[in-house]
Amino acid sequence: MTSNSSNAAEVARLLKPFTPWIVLSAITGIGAGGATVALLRTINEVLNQDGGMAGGLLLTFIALSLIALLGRVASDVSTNFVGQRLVAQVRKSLAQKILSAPIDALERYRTHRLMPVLSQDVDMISDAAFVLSSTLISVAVAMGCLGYLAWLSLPLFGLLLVALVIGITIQSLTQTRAEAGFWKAREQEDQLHKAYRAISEGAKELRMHRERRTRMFGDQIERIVDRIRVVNSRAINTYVVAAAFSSALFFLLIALILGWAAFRTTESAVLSGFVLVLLFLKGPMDQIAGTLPNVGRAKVAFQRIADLSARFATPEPHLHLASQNAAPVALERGIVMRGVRYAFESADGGKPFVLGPIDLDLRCGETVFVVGDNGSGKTTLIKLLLGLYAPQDGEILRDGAVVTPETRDDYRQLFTTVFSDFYLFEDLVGQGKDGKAGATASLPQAAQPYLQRLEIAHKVSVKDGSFSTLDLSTGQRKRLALVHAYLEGRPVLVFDEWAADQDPTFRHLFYTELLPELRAKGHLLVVISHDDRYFHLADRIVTMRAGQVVQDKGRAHLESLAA
Ligand SMILES: Nc1ncnc2c1ncn2[C@@H]1O[C@H](COP(=O)(O)OP(=O)(O)OP(=O)(O)O)[C@@H](O)[C@H]1O
Repeated sequence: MTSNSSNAAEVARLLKPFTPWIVLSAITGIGAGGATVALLRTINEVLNQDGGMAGGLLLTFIALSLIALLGRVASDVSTNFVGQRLVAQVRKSLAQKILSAPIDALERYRTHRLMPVLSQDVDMISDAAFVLSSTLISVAVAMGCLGYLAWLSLPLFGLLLVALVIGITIQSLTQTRAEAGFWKAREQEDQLHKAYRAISEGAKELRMHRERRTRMFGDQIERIVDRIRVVNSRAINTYVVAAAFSSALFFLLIALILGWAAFRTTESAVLSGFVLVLLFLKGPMDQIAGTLPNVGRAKVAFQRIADLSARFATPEPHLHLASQNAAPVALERGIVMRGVRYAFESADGGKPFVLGPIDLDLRCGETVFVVGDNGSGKTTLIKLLLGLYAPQDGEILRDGAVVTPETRDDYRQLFTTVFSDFYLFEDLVGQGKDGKAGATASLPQAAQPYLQRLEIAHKVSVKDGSFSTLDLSTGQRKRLALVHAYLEGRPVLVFDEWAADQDPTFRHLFYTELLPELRAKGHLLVVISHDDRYFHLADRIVTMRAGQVVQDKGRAHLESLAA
């Protein structure tokens, strides 16, 4: 959790670019507040003189009404301008942080915690931004009213001050208590999101298992939802009681002021002015009190956003988010891993998995199978090879040049990967002639032969730079991912158990035709596989065990084995 002072610093940093608008909003808001107070003063004057309102007083009244109206509109518009831009900036900055956060940091921050921050917390800030302008005007009006009352009578203002101190103390105690409740509720909401993911992604499994389904609803969703309901209700009720008490305090104060007049001679203009302004003041005060729950929630939301920002505060350097002319992606000789080591952070004090040190020399035009038991470190090795994890020791060399944090993103552009838990994007992004990434017009024609070759042309086509459908079987979706790989035409292709979901015929086609064709085109192929029937087709087999390369068999040896 981040501290209040660092939150304030973060808010100040976010607001800095909008200083002129904030100043405009403050000046016009104060103008509107001042004009409203002057209107009240005029009304009080008219009430305490004979002849009603006419001539100059009427003109003054109309002028003040116009100032109050225009000031309010200008202040509202500029505060909304700032509020909405602020929310947009928070949204963009969070997306940028996630896009440029190191992959291992993202893997540690679980999705069920990430999504509520991106949606719910940002929405909460947006809601608060909506009511911000009217609240600020209410504050300006209230301050003006208080100034006018102090000018009318200092002793009566003293009485009002005592009531105000009592009211503010009650409200701030309420605020602290309610905020603690909102924190608890927000923590529960992360758990709720996790449960929602489980019931959507595990829908089939839950349908098949009555006891698990009942437990999922009763022990998880129902329990969490009820806890959130109770905590939120308690927090809101605290506000309701505080608001009712403050409202009663107003009338008590009016009674005290009228009572004061019974003992001390008080001018009737002062007395009516006080009562008139106090009754008017109740509106803005109620409005301010009404936004306090929003403020409390927005504070919690902001702290969650600041916490997420802090976790991803160290982006990968030189990670380009703007489209640019990329250098041609080429690999002349190959990639070398030299003494590469990577250890996961230990969870719950357990022994963490350590990969390496690994020495591996991968050459262009080679087909390398990476094999080994489950959990032996094959995927972790691939993530290091791809530059997704930075080696904690050792180095990776591209054509003899060490891959540094500055060159790592360029290095990654050498690869096309189909992970075992791959994400299939609908749109196709090709390389334009200038090397610039973008949806190119020639993609539908380019994709067609591959779709036919992979026997999915009857299901999918390319329209407007996107696949027409992703409603396919798991094996077909993986074939579609392979179309991406073909179209990208990058020098190194990495497949993490690609063939696992394919039927035997297609699996055979993949190992005996598709891979050799890609190899013949000069691609370096790195294939994680458990299909030992096809191991003889590799140039090399790298065997992993407990995070170490325990064997690196070359093609000559494999051919002698096959013979
Ligand atoms: N994000 C992570 N945090 C902590 N430990 C991890 C993480 N990812 C993987 N591991 C651990 O690293 C070890 C190696 O995992 P890896 O996925 O590399 O194995 P694998 O050889 O690809 O296995 P499989 O054949 O089952 O896909 C496992 O013991 C796993 O628990």
